[in-house]
Amino acid sequence: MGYDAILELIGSIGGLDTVAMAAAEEHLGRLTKPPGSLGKLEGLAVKLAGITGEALPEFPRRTVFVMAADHGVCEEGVSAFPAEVTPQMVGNFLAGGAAVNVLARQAGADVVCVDIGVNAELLHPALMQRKVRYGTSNMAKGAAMTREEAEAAVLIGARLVEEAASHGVRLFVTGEMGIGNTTASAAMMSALTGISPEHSVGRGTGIDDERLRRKIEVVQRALEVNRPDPGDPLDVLAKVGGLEIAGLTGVILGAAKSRCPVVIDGFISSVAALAASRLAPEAAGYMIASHVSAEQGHRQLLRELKLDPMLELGMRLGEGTGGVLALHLVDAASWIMREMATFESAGISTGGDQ
Ligand SMILES: O=C(O)c1ccc[n+]([C@@H]2O[C@H](COP(=O)([O-])O)[C@@H](O)[C@H]2O)c1
Ligand SMILES: Cc1cc2nc[nH]c2cc1C
Repeated sequence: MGYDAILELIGSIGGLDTVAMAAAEEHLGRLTKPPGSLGKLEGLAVKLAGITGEALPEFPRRTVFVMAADHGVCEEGVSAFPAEVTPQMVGNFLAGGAAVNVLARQAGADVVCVDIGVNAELLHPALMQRKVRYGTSNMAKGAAMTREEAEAAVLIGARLVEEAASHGVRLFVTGEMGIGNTTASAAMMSALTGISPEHSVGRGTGIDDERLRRKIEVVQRALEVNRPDPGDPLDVLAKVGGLEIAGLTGVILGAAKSRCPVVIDGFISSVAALAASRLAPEAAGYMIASHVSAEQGHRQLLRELKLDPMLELGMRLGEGTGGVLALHLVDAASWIMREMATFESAGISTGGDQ
């Protein structure tokens, strides 16, 4: 059953490889630079070693999974855009014209678009058809989906990553598309952390003050109506989450199981990361925070995850755009480790206290 498979998935996630991390630290100490002078790139290099078990890993193949789904809560007027934009944007991803396609091409990443719960019949040879249902129900009136549906979505995400990893993809990025999903994400953040909706709810695609007030009320109502159990991430995903959020929780768990780094995009992806880390605390070690988005709540969410974002560009698009941009920095860390000269190889004197 779904839950047994999720327990197995969680149980298969191990800790970081401390031997590889020590080897990476030692290698960094030999490179032609003052100790620590490459700042966060050095921490990233050590983390990549711990994740992969290799002191000098490289990532020739990388994939961004763009999970798309719809949200019944849109009928409450919580987004600046109509729900039909979700399937329309799926068409744009498949045609290669969305921002994530452009930035992924630049970073050498494949974009895999997954219909995990879009409220439309979608047919395209390149679309991964994994629809669990045609969008969620309105969480302001009852559960967004059943626990079984949430479990199914988590397992779909995990299986997609495991399959890709078995074909040589060793670096993953989370991406999503779903009009209304910042409402579901804020509700999940409040449910999992106890942070009030005033602080978890933001403007999403760009709502005005009046809609923002309504959105906060909708999240409060969803939490009152559903009473999700903060100690049970699958209950939170099912009652106030979304199919793409559950799918990304699975992507993250699948990457951790496969000992691959997973670059976390914006607010929605970070909520999926929080659910993943609550299900499997060791999964947190496999996450790389790409950027802090402009969505209210994201910074606090990253703090909760104990993740230090690499970029702050005022972006709030989602799709995986911040994630694929950060691939350039993952590459920077990996190239530094593999290509820089050492003091010994370059014949350069080390510092006085060495
Ligand atoms: O990634 C983010 O931080 C982010 C912040 C705001 C909006 N989004 C994107 O905008 C959509 C959700 O916004 P909304 O207003 O419909 O809830 C969804 O498709 C997300 O990909 C994404
Ligand atoms: C156009 C558009 C593109 C998006 N990409 C992710 N969320 C989105 C929301 C809108 C409205």
